[in-house]
Amino acid sequence: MSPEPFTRIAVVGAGSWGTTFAKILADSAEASVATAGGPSTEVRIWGRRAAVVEDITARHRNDAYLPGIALPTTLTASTDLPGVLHGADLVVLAVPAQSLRPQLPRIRELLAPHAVVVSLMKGLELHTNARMSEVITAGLGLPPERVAVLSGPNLAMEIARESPTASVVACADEAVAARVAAACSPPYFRPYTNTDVVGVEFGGIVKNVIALAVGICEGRQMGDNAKASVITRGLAETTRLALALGGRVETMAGLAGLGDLVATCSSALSRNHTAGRLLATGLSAEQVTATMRQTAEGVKSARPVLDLGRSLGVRMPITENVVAVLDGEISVDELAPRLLGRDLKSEGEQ
Ligand SMILES: NC(=O)c1ccc[n+]([C@@H]2O[C@H](COP(=O)([O-])OP(=O)(O)OC[C@H]3O[C@@H](n4cnc5c(N)ncnc54)[C@H](O)[C@@H]3O)[C@@H](O)[C@H]2O)c1
Ligand SMILES: O=P(O)(O)OC[C@H](O)CO
Repeated sequence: MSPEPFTRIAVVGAGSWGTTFAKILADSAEASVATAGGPSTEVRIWGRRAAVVEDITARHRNDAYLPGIALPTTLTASTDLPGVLHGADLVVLAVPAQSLRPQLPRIRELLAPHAVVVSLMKGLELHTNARMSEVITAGLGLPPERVAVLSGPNLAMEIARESPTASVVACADEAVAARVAAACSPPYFRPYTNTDVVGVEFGGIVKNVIALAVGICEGRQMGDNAKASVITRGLAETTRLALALGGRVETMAGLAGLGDLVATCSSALSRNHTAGRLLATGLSAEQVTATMRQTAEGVKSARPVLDLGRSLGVRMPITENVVAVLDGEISVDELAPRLLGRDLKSEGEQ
């Protein structure tokens, strides 16, 4: 039996991923009505900026974030949060990770009683070291079975162009993950399900930090061997952290682990990779953030990732040295000598 479809979906965040994911949901709804009939699903976006929501609703575009992309004509957007959340049985959150917590009390007041909430965010909260699903369950007072996360090799612009892509929906309740996956499966996007929420979230969080290091390698022209070495050893430290927190090794070898790491570290579309290349020019972390118009989560998540690893006794040398660059303690040219100059050890050593 197919999962019960959602009837009203609210996407909070009109940036590049929120808008692209709203397109996925609207295209998926249209495809399922065309093949199976039944009631159509309404997809609405909440955005902060009047010009962006007007562009989405009136012109079916979001040229501020997705230039040149035609959005589904059924998609609407508004700055009115109560209107967007009213009656929504699926609420998707796609704002920068560090801005999420203060927005939750208002969302909690407006949330429909049985709504499922999905996080698209790939960041770890500063000071609390909390994953986004933890911030959501606490802030909205929901059990983990009502909160899912979606993560994978998902560069928004490629998906907005309908390039074929796979992803993972994780939830403690596999039936909820399957219900969410069914809602986001247009012909160009294939979500798998998983119950390893910890592994799926940490894959998405730490790959952003590793992409900063790879961007630095690229910017300083260290060569392809250097980038492959950082990606591979980056996966090793991501896996150590995820396992220490209860994640599963198969998840780290899957789309939300290896898959996302490869996509982010190899693509010029990645904002974290771009931020690394900007750091390589000698800009400070603050200057990089000021230069970029979109969110590069790794810049703020690197410190909490390192703190969390240290609190668990997990060694994360790439993260540690990226934090040292971001904090201005070392120059980008000290990154490689510091990583290569450590004591030799067995590759499989934890
Ligand atoms: N863009 C991608 O390819 C992609 C893919 C997968 C996951 N993600 C993740 O999705 C999340 C959102 O990323 P994005 O790419 O949509 O970011 P973005 O920078 O493109 O857009 C962020 C959106 O949040 C809004 N926003 C910013 N600060 C806010 C605040 N304080 N309060 C409320 N709204 C605020 C912005 O106006 C914008 O609409 C991030 O965690 C990112 O890692 C992004
Ligand atoms: O542009 P980035 O670096 O935030 O990466 C986007 C997605 O997370 C890639 O899966």
